[in-house]
Amino acid sequence: MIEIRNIKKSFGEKVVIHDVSSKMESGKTNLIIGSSGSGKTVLMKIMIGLMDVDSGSVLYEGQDITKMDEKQLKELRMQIGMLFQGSALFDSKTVEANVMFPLDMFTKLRYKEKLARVNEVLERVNLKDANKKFPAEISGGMKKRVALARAIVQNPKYLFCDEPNSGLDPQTSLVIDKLIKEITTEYKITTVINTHDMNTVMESGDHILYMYQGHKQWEGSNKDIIFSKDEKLNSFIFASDFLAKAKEAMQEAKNTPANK
Ligand SMILES: Nc1ncnc2c1ncn2[C@@H]1O[C@H](COP(=O)(O)OP(=O)(O)OP(=O)(O)O)[C@@H](O)[C@H]1O
Repeated sequence: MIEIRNIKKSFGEKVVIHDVSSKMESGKTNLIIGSSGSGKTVLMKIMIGLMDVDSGSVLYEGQDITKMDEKQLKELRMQIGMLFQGSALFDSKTVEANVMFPLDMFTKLRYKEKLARVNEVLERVNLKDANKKFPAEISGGMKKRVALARAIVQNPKYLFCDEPNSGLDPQTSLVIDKLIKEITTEYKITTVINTHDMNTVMESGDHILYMYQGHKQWEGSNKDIIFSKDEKLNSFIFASDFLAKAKEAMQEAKNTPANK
């Protein structure tokens, strides 16, 4: 579990995170949502230890990352997988070499052991026959799956995903969402996803933290969203008239005597 407690962060005079606290449990997909500039990326960078806080703490199983020295941070980072926007694969390396990269960098495993682990994770993301392909030869959805395989190749306890669906069509996005959710449950990973994607919110939001202008505005699950009365959340999620009406219809259906 990762717990953030009373996080505050400013840039100069501007406060961008106001006293935010939350708990992100293992085996759950924890989403950070909010409009552009609401503080999602800053919060995620603080959680990974890439940005300092002004005050507050970030506890990984009770251990405060804001108080860790370089050695402790390095050890913790070995347990963190990251999936970046745009996949961030090395164009000059094959799929296999991309996925093996963290093992080359951070372990002393023999080549045979590394290859076995690479094949295991490639199979897990349904990419069995892509080892020798280069990123330019595969689709955007496949690149995301390679990046996901690379993010989990070291068996991380924590997985951070920054806009995992950016640039993907809705159907491919759902495949990626489903895969991340399955892997999270299967390996009991604490997964934190920064997203704008409403499909992800509805499909994968075990726990959702909605940020509004640097404040924690709302917190709950995807199921709670349908019945939330928070106006800011509603106008963010159900931004179009169509979705707002769909929400009203769902609430009415729930309230009819037959469904109560
Ligand atoms: N290094 C920085 N220096 C100064 N201001 C910053 C810095 N990084 C972020 N900010 C400010 O902090 C606020 C929150 O930014 P953040 O990037 O967290 O937003 P976001 O919710 O991730 O937005 P988006 O969805 O567009 O990525 C913004 O007002 C941004 O301008």
